[in-house]
Amino acid sequence: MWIGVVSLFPEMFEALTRQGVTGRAVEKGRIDLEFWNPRDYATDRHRTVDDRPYGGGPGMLMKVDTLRAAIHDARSRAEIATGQRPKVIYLSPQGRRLDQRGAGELASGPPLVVVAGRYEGIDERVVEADIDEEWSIGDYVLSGGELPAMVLIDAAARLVPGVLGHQDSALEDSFNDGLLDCPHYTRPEDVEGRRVPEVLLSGHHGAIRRWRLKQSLGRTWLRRPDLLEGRTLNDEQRELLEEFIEEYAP
Ligand SMILES: NC(=O)c1ccc(NCc2ccccc2)nc1
Repeated sequence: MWIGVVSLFPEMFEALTRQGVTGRAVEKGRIDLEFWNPRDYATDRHRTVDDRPYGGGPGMLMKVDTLRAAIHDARSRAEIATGQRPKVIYLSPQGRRLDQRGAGELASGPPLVVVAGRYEGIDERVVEADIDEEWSIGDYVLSGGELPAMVLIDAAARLVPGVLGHQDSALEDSFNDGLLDCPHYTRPEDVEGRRVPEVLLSGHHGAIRRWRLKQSLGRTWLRRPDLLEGRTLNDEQRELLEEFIEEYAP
């Protein structure tokens, strides 16, 4: 998957490009990450990249011409590198809330150009002219769009085929088919008297699958009942959840 990033602080993205799953995916060429810094398009002596807001008020906005030039070059590069027109995304608290389903859509869609804002954001005409979709990672304001951009890129990249070692581990993640994840255990069998559930040591894969599904359903019921609303459970799921509820509040 090809992803272009427009940011004043491209070095922040080394957290993605040099570490872990995403770092390996970049190394293996599963993910191409390229960067454009609006500051490189500044022509004045001070290399200005911010500008004052019309109407006054505190703070600055990203300067229009340097930002647009960077987005334009990233878009052109995407088309040359992939033969596809990219989807240009802007991270802001005003955007569509990112969730696992959205990450899946982004992972299976066209190449992305991700624009990370700084200051108080960007001129609305740049949003209208150059941005295809606005996304948010949550209802809070950060000092810049870089961390949200990295969250979005990581969430999407790990769903790109071949990025995760076990493809199915992405499927078993929390929010896979909309349920929270079950509890996980590894060695030792006993941690301060707390033992691993026997079923997981039994080798009975059917029982293990059902136990994990029951735990996922139960946890979702307990912690995020909203995720169960409007969702029809199949017979097995309904049975397992009823069992869980029975045991939880007999
Ligand atoms: N919740 C998010 O996804 C998010 C995105 C960006 C951001 N900060 C940069 C910015 C501030 C104001 C306007 C536009 C961008 N903070 C949070």
